[in-house]
Amino acid sequence: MPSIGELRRDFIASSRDVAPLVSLPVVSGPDSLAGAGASLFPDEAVAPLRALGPCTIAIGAFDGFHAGHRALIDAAVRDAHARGMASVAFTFDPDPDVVVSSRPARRLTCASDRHALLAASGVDAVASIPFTRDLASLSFDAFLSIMVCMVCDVRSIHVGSNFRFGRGGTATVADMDAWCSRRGIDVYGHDLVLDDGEPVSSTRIRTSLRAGDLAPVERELGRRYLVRGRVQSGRGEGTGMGFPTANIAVDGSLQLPAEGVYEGLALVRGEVWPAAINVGVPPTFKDRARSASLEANLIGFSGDIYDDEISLVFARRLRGLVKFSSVDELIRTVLGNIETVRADFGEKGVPLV
Ligand SMILES: Cc1cc2nc3c(=O)[nH]c(=O)nc-3n(C[C@H](O)[C@H](O)[C@H](O)COP(=O)(O)O)c2cc1C
Ligand SMILES: Nc1ncnc2c1ncn2[C@@H]1O[C@H](COP(=O)(O)OP(=O)(O)OP(=O)(O)O)[C@@H](O)[C@H]1O
Repeated sequence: MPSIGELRRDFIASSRDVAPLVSLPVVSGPDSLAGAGASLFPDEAVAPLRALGPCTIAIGAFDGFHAGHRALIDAAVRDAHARGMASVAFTFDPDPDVVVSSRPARRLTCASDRHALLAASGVDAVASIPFTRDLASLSFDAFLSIMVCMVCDVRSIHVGSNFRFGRGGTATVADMDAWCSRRGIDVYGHDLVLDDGEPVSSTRIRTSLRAGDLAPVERELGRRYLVRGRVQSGRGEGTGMGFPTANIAVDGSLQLPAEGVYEGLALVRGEVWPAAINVGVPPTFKDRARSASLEANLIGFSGDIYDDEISLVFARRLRGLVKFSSVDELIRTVLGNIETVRADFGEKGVPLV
């Protein structure tokens, strides 16, 4: 098991020393989207991107910013350097899946983490394109003309070979290439990065998380999985049992790992603490409605953190959730789990940086 010092690198931190995020405003109405020409977005909104001059772009939802996404961005940055141009990551907000799907998947990263990861990836700017039903309903050529003509001066485009776009998600990289080559824009549809013989994808990482299988998640993300939330009050019984827990409310759109008990770290108030984490409503207690479905015992920590923001990094799954036949048995088992975490990570907090 790596040390607490090594693991703290897995907390995604925003830094000032990275590429700027340029969020474009929503433009509604398919007609105005399809027909507005180069003036679709107000000048002041696109000015920071236009100021970059000719550029190379990579396009995607980038949920999780996994190894495939990273390889794609690296290729775009290398291409930009070779051309003496700037590179820009084009991403969408909200994630297109949230707009087009009747049952959107849970997200691996909140928007601000996704932006922070892209901004630190080596590109010169991150463009956030508002994704609406109107944008989704555009023909592929109308969609492409927005991407390449109305945001910045695009000279080459990098996507994965599986990239689909335009109304119904039916246009392919070959369609993109045909449209772009007539305009002197190069298109690169990259082979997908594989793990264990299968393409790395946000969908696959979600499936591993739901199975509590952290090893492929860590390999495919290139970091350990992180969830952010806010500390809220619970039933207040943990303290009496010898292990106070921070009950954590998370945005319902985020993917949690499978129910179970995990070893990990918690970041709160700028310090990183060893943590024994429980995912799932405790089956031992009847008043489940009042129980949190995510809670963590921060080892060595004391203090009031109600309402504070907290982030958890998941390092290892220790066991599944158990419906204990006695509270004593529950206490013995949970204290044993806490001891395991203490043995691996100690009982002291360390500053994040
Ligand atoms: C590391 C850890 C493991 C846990 N494992 C279980 C478990 O297997 N079964 C269960 O019913 N509750 C489990 N719990 C939840 C406890 O029952 C819960 O923390 C306690 O009831 C206090 O809840 P409260 O914070 O809502 O007062 C676990 C909690 C922690 C911190
Ligand atoms: N394994 C991969 N290797 C290289 N590029 C990839 C890989 N997976 C996705 N891409 C590309 O990265 C960009 C962003 O991908 P996107 O987030 O849309 O899809 P994804 O990771 O496959 O997620 P999902 O599973 O939700 O489809 C797209 O251009 C996509 O084709």
